[in-house]
Amino acid sequence: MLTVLGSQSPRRLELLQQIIPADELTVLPPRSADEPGFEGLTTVSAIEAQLRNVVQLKLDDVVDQLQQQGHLLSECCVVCADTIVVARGANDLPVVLGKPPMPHWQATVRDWFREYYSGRTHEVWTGCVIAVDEKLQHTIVKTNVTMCSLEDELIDWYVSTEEPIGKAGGYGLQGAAAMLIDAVDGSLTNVIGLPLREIRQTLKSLNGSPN
Ligand SMILES: Cc1cn([C@H]2C[C@H](O)[C@@H](COP(=O)(O)OP(=O)(O)OP(=O)(O)O)O2)c(=O)[nH]c1=O
Repeated sequence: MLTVLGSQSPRRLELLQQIIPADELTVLPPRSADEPGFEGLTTVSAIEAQLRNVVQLKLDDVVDQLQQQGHLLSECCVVCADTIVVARGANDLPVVLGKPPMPHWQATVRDWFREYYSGRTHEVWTGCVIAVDEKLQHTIVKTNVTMCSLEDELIDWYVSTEEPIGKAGGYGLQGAAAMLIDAVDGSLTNVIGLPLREIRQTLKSLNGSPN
């Protein structure tokens, strides 16, 4: 069965290649970059529902493209995902941090590091959907990430690497940000964009492979 990764993220492709052979894997990103936002959502359940919604919209877009290209959905397994950082703000309410806003991303990322990351623990959530034929399974995997205390000078240096651009929460655990992290509790691949162990389990349970 052909697995279709519905994502433009190079990190997700690298991760999925760990469990799916190259000749059984193809990439078809969603056409629309417009996603519903998380502004004003202050409860865990509302954020979970919106994340599921975002992932479902990506899936609908990719399935529509496959149908337009004349593919039989019964011969494809489609994987879509979305990653967000959920930090704790004032009154301990959850705050969603997505990709830093362009073009003036530097000030936002500096604020996030000072306010939400330095010496604190936040969560990284990846919502995933896997569709095999008529069957569909949504999951949200959560990982706790604790950063060490960060001086302004270290934050400025990290911003100067430009690594935050295009990454949820404005950092890349797989890159230079690794040196800012004290502890990761949960799935590492989930933070980078795809929880591989859970993806493999779901593929197996839906008979979409692998193995
Ligand atoms: C927290 C964190 C995020 N990220 C990345 C993973 C995702 O590519 C990105 C989150 O953005 P997403 O909006 O989830 O995904 P995307 O726009 O890159 O791709 P698509 O919508 O087409 O699937 O942040 C890291 O690479 N490392 C990290 O440590």
